[in-house]
Amino acid sequence: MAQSVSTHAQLIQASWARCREHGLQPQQAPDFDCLTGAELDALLERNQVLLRLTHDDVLPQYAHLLGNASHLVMLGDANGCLLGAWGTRRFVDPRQQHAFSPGARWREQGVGTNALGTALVCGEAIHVGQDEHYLSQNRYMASAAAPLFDAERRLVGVLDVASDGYLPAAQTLGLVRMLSQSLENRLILAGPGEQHWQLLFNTGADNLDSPWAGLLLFDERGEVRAANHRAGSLLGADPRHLNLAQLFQVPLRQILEHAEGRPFALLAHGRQRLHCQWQGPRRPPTRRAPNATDARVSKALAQAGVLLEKDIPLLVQGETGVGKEMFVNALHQASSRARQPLIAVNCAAIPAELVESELFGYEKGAFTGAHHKGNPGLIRKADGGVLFLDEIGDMPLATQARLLRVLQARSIQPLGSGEPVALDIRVVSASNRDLAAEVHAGRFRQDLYYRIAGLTLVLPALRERSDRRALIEEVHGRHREPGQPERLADDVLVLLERHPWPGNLRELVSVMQVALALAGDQPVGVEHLPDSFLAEAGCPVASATLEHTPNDLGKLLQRANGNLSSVARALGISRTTLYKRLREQGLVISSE
Ligand SMILES: Nc1ncnc2c1ncn2[C@@H]1O[C@H](COP(=O)(O)OP(=O)(O)OP(=O)(O)O)[C@@H](O)[C@H]1O
Repeated sequence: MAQSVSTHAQLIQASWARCREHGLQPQQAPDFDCLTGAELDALLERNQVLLRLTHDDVLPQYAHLLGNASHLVMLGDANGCLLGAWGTRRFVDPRQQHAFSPGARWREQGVGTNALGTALVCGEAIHVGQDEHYLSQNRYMASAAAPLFDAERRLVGVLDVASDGYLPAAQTLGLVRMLSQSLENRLILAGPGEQHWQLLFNTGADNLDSPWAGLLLFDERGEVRAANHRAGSLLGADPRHLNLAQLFQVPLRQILEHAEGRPFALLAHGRQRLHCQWQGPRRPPTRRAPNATDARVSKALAQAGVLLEKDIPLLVQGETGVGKEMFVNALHQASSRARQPLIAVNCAAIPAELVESELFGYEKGAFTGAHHKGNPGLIRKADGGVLFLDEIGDMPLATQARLLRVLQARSIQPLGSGEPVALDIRVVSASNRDLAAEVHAGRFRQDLYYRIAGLTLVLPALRERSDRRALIEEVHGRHREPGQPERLADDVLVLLERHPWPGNLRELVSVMQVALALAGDQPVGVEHLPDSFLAEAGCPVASATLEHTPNDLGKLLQRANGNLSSVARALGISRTTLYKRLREQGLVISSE
């Protein structure tokens, strides 16, 4: 797939000519014209989707190809501004370390001929070898880059693979083309792809899962709403706005009669045989804000989002299991720091003797037993991102004093070090205790309380939420297996809706998991709800689960990896009772 020699040479020559027009001299240092912090924050926010798809979906898929080599994968926006870089910087010239950090601009005007900037100008993939760089200071590296287009065929960015030049040009170019095609497919699917049917097609049935397969998204009438480049090349023309019936000369119904996800053959324009496979619309992603259809929750999320950006500390309060942690995750995901770390510290779970070193870190050799490399500590790991202090009401008083100093000074001094380290963190805390009352009782420092509670948000209990029904349906949808019925029976919904849910969403999740496991491929019925739930609900169907068949109990046990205690807990019965039932039903348990 390497470019033909003449075309490649022409592209490089044209780029050098542009460099001369820009007034660049080969001996001058490149100017990466880095963005300011605020400009970079805004840029990363605008390009969140591109970054997420690259990092979460595309790179892991090719980890086996990218793994051992000494190179960097770089993602730039449509103006050549670096959004992210992944891999090793070992080959990078020490004078250019800053050029591989987000915010550096790789435009030809400042950097001369370079794969990232030049691919954007040419609008096509290109490899730039070491000596093909216009500025001599860049001649230690070799890179290939490919521009990225979205579903509307608009230029949205550029992907680049840079190394010290030991990789053959054709290989780097092939790799970057594959990564960019894969990213373009993801961009198409992340846009209208959620609601539309997909048709994948290729010349062979065994390469339908390759990024080089043609991809079409079509609506319920068969009209093509989006397509990747490859679809156009395979079909010989841009298929967008055409109808599948026109393209393949068969009615849509006939295409959909083939089993979903299974290859079948079609003739494009009645001539060319293609192997195809269709897929129905995908379910909306579960990574979304905790159901904000309850007015109080959506207001809390909106307010928290605004204040987090303004560096005002937030305290999230609410009964156990109301979803405080999920709320903070959603807040972080929606913030301008989504690409930076969210470091969650469970203040109740760190042993008292370790809390200081775990939180504040230490320099090497700070104390006997200290790890020889030292430890930056959780607070420093949150630098640039969000520090989430969960269960802060359980933090020992001595640690509270030290945390207060860190939050006041916005810097941290690791154990055994004289040097304070500046911090750029947003702080969100959570507790299911009433912290104001804890202050009153002398168990929580008042000064720290004021420092962490710029705004206190109280999440409502599940029984108080107006969107209870939707939440129940969502939890059912999230935990059911693909083959299990999609709808919950009305009598089950009524029971679940009127339950007081003292354990809130956590209790709902656990009840649903048990019910789904017991129901198998049947719709969830009242008889599948755990005894403890039915007893609390004052349900006349007393102890329905007493009649669990060996099959039911067997399935539950299997799901719990044979752990009797967890099955007993889920069913709301003692371990001894469960053991008795298992023996009665002939289920022999050798060990847990
Ligand atoms: N909107 C939601 N939809 C579905 N499940 C949810 C939602 N919010 C929370 N959950 C589930 O409820 C459970 C409890 O959530 P979470 O841990 O966020 O609660 P919490 O308030 O932080 O609890 P605690 O006070 O005990 O720390 C988790 O299993 C989580 O996956």
